[in-house]
Amino acid sequence: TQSTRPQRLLGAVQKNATRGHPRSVIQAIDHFCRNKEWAMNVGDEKGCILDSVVSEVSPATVLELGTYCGYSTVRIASRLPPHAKLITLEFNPEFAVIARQVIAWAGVEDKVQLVEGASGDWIPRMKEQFGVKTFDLVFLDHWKDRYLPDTKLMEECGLLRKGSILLADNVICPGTPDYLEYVRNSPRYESQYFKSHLEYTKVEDGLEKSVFLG
Ligand SMILES: O=C(NCCCCCn1ccnc1)c1cc(-c2ccc(F)cc2)cc(O)c1O
Ligand SMILES: [Mg+2]
Repeated sequence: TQSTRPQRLLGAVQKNATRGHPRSVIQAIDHFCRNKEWAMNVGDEKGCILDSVVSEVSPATVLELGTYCGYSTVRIASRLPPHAKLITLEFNPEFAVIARQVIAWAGVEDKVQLVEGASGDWIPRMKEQFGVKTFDLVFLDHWKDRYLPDTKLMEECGLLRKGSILLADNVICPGTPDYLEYVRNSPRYESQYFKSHLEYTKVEDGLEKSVFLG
């Protein structure tokens, strides 16, 4: 039977990356996606912007919406301070199966909790289920039409505090117009656009970094 792209991406990691070395896992995925098959990881160019935000925030609690194969999960987890926790939500069980193995291969599983299901269902349960008070950093990379409703839901659930950082992928391509309009015009956010390119291409894309002002 035919393998799926996530399965082939995992194969490239297991073949070319060294267990326990997150950087080699990232390099193996980027090489696979540049030379074999494009895949919707945040990629190496936007990934460097993600890295700098993670290092700057040095978050104790991170929420990632949209795990896919775990590429950005590994990038973030490998830069977290000790005892910091990353909760990553994935709706697609097939992606989750692959991501768990990529995360394990990188050796960052102790910092990561992968939760399967819909963000709209899980966000209201974060406090009771995972003992989370607020998130220091949220990386939005799931369905583009869920960025805005899930941001409003996080506000309503008291999961954001003064200074919480939202970092959103794909605000140009595929695009998240309603989310961009909201964070750029709401008095409750201070937003900044980081111009870049769609992973592994020359197409414009970028990350939007928004600070919740409380
Ligand atoms: O759709 C994307 N991501 C969500 C995947 C499903 C999330 C499921 N989920 C997880 C939790 N809750 C729901 C995405 C797409 C593209 C893209 C760009 C150009 C193109 F021609 C084709 C595709 C680039 C990305 O960087 C992306 O992130
Ligand atoms: Mg993305």
